[in-house]
Amino acid sequence: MFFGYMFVDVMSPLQSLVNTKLGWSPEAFGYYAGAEYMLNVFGFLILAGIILDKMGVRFTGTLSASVMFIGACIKLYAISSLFAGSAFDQWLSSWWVEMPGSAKLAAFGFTIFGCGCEMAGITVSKAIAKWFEGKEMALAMGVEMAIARLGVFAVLSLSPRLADWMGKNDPSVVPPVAFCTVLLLIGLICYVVFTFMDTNLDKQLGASANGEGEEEFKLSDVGGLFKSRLFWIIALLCVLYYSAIFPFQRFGTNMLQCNLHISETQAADLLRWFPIGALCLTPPLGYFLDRVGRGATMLMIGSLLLICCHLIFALALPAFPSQGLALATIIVLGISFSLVPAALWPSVPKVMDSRYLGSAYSLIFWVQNIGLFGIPIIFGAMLEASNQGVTDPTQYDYTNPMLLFAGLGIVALFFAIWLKVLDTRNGYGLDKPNIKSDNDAVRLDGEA
Ligand SMILES: C[C@H](NC(=O)[C@@H](N)CCCCN)C(=O)O
Repeated sequence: MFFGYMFVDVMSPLQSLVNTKLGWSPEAFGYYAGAEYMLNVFGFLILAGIILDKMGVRFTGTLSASVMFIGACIKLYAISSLFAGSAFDQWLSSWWVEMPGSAKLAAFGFTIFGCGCEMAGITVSKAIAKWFEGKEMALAMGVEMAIARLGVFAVLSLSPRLADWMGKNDPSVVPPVAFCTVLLLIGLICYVVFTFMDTNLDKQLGASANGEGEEEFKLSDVGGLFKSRLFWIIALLCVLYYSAIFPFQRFGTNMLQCNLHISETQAADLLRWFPIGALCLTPPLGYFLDRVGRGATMLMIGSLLLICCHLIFALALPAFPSQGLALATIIVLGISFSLVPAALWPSVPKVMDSRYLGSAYSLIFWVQNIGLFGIPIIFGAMLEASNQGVTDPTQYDYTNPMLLFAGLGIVALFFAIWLKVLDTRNGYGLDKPNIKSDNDAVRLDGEA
């Protein structure tokens, strides 16, 4: 997940370089950013849930790491000089001309990568929920997310510097993407080694080699989940919250650059404190949740902080372009980004029967992916519409698109409050600690 999250955001701090070097407009960048989730939205994630439940963690992990690597190679080729000017490039550039050939092919590669990355995400979530059931599950999920955030921090730090590899006068998008592609190959090799070690351990313990696929995915479970009000509240909270987080990560560098009139590297250096805040706080919050609880309350506070931060970015930062204000807001956003994920993902096994868990995670990811796919496109289009005639990518006005993020936060807060009210009324146990032998939480199959 560390290398995967690095690859996801490798181009995020390079938006203006991509604009000048590859000719991608903000709208094209938005389409590219949303492409990560496209096939997932059109059903791949549901298939991934089936594969996970049928084939188990070892197979699905190896498959997802391979798919991520293949997608990365396609994207690397798309932005390289091998592709630029080729007959394939000319053909791809000849239709839907707003989207250059390199952007189309990179978006295709990112789509393939996104299938692998989300498949890896549900594999990891299910494995942790199973391995740590009744134990330090929130802490384990918190540590996993912290490692992923460390990847984002690392890439925001490295990417602009790697882009200057050949000298500041001739920056290029290729070195950072090539570097992260190699890391994905290393990740794939590591996972293959893990599967051999895990199989050997099973043999030593005398466990059945196929013992991991015992929780069969049933299509009827999907129907059951879709009919559940609780599922929809969690899924909608998830999609609204994350749609104001991950797309922000992608556009944030340029937003800071435009508002603060600083270089791309300086802006990325500011933004990298966002995942660092989440990195430091998510594991302790998971520890707190395991022992004390308050998950539903954390979801509400996290959503409220999100709204405040995006309102500051939209309205206060353009009026008071201070790096101190930007940094403080980024750190508070990092706190929000710890509270919500730390509470959200461990809440799922609390309210959904373990028989549904693989499908529940894949369906929540699926609903979430619809937002992660659509919002960057809408954001890019709003940015373009708000900046008609602006040709310098460091001079964009980000007010309206940032208000979109704040609006998403307001609706997310509504769902967080609703969840808290239902939890208080029906006793799902969301505010209770995870470590508990006789959890009296009401699960979905007990929901009226
Ligand atoms: C655990 C959670 N992951 C997700 O929500 C993923 N579906 C989306 C990851 C986006 C990067 N590909 C998280 O990271 O908090």
